[in-house]
Amino acid sequence: MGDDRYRPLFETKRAKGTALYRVFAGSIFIGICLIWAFRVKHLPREGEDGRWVWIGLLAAELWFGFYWFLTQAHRWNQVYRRTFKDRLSQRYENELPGVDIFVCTADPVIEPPMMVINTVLSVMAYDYPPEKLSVYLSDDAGSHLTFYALSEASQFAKHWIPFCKKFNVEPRSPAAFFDSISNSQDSKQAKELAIIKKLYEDMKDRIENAAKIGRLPEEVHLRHKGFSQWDSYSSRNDHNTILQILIDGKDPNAKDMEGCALPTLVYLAREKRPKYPHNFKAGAMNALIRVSSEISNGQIILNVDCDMYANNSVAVRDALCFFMDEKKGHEIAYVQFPQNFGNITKNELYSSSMRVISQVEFHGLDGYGGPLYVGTGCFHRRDTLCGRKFSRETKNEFRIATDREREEKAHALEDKLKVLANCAYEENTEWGNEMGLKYGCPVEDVITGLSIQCQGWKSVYFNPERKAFLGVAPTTLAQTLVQHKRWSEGDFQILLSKYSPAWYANGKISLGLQLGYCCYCLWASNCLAALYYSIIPSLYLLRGISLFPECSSPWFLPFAFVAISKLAYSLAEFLWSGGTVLGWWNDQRIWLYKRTSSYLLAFIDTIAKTLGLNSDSAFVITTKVSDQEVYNRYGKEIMEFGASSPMFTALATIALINLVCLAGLMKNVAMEESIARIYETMLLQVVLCVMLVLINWPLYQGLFLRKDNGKMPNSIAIKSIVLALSVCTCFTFWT
Ligand SMILES: O=c1ccn([C@@H]2O[C@H](COP(=O)(O)OP(=O)(O)O[C@H]3O[C@H](CO)[C@@H](O)[C@H](O)[C@H]3O)[C@@H](O)[C@H]2O)c(=O)[nH]1
Ligand SMILES: [Mn+2]
Repeated sequence: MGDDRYRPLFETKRAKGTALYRVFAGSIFIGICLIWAFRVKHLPREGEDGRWVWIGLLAAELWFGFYWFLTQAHRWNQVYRRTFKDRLSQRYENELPGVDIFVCTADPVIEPPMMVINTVLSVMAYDYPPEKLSVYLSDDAGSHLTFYALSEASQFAKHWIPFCKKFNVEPRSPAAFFDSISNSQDSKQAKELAIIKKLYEDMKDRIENAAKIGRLPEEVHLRHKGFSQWDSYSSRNDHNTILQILIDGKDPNAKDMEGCALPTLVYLAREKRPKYPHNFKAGAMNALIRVSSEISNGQIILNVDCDMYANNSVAVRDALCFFMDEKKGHEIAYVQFPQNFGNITKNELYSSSMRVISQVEFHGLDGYGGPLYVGTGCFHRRDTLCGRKFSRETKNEFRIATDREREEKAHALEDKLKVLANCAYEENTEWGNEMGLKYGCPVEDVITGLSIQCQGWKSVYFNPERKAFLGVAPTTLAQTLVQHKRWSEGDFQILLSKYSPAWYANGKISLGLQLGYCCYCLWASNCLAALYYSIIPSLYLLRGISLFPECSSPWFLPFAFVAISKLAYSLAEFLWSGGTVLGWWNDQRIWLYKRTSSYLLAFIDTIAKTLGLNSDSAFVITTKVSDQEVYNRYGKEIMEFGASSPMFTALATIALINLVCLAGLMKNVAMEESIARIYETMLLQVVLCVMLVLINWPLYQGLFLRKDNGKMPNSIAIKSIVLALSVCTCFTFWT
């Protein structure tokens, strides 16, 4: 084989049509400059009416233009990747490295144990030598129910894994698989399918029953000594480390029903004490890194959230094609797969598929050195995650994961390793700082990925045809907004932190990637311009004052051109990414809602925190279940407002201001003004206001027309009506 020509394990291709896109972007840029020129040229002189509002518009337009420029980093230079798994098998099948898979869960109520074990089973069944695969579940709730479910899963795995391999099952999450085949049954496997399905249903009944009565069956304590570790447990925030190796892959007796080896399976609930900060998911991951280093020490680590089941059984091999490539593999620190979701409705009411991010933007980042680490569906080199710097000299060596490296029996090991997951272990160490995932940021993933890239490493974005992971997206508006608040707040904190992509990263990563990071880190600061633009021009309609060029003026053209071509392009991009027209319209609405609520609060909180007025931000975990009624509305794509949130007050107030302004304008038209004059002088302003009213249609329904429990709570309705009316009245009469 030595004289073979080098055949890479992966290939990278530039996107087609880049040149065309660049011309198009150039024309928009000219349009933006003309808009700026219009504002500057027509700025009212000092003492003249409307000077301040004009300056505000100029500032907003400068911001929009600047931000648009940043978004070009995601589109300028896109690349696509392809792997050659057959070559990987030919060359390395017997030398594959160990892979440790970390699954994180934190609450048995909003992350039900059945969902968690489906994720665990899906990764245990990867198409990969089981003796080289180890799966670790971190349970931040320290729930004996989750442990019980996992112990059940360890038994079920003995049937499930051989079944998957025999019939080449996809996906390998039992729940998702059984759902997918309900209509099309293959007779050949029908009998075995019935058996395995029965086993699964029985297991599910046992687990759900235990969850319902809040108690485990008596006999489990006899079956597994692990349960005794809960004897000293007082609460989820106050307990010893609980560590249990449920399947020890090195034990010759750990075999599935066909007599094949099983992957190692470990349960870990790190110690929790009220006086120690636990650092949320980052803390959990670091405990896993340490504990796993003594059990399996896989060179590659895959991290998934507990709702993100593996949907593509060859994803591990895909990732290895990047790491093991002889020429380029040595510089790759992590391979990020897109975050996809299994519960997206056709027109994605909450825009939660994030399809433009995964189909467009991350390919753009990949062209400049690699995507962000987004916390799930990501393969890392263990040593990079622990802080190793990149060096050209280090050889890209993969230890063959041989068994029998470790002499000790699992049970002796457990007691010894618990200390690694104790609170005090990290005191006076670099964990959370130079080592492992970083602490103190609500998006531990992004900041960790950035610091890895700043150490000279590249990352890779791989987006295969068959989605590699499918998770659970938020199913209510409130959850969506809260999640985006956490993200935008975390990203904004990164910008202001010592790891800022704007300065720290300077010279360490490419300029394109710096801009790409800034684009996300500035999400929160978008709120100001968006608020201004969605309120002020409409209010000026009430006074009959025009803030945009007249129809007949040549300055009208750049405004119309930029607005129309940006909207048309975003529609095209959305459709091209697999969305629908209505989905795009919904996406525009969420664009506005995020900016005027999540980002606004994130912006305020971050500034307050920087000034020392606010303490650290918590990690609000996204709920993965909802009650039937809410779920039905989600299925029908009816927006859910049935929660009391200050964010809703902000949204409703803005929506109502625009409604009042439009009504006021119509009144004026009816009473005195000629339509022709309004058309001539205020067309752009009217169009903006009408668009805002149209996009807010579901909100008005929630305020005034709906009767179900998902409508806007009365208290919020009253508050926002009073607010909106006072704003409009004050504005009309105050001079
Ligand atoms: O104290 C905690 C809090 C959360 N988690 C786990 O972290 C994961 C992500 O939490 P989720 O509530 O689902 O947040 P998302 O917004 O969906 O998560 C995205 O954003 C997070 C950063 O904000 C990343 O950590 C995630 O990987 C990424 O998927 C889940 O598995 C949780 O169980 C913990 O283990 N411990
Ligand atoms: Mn999630």
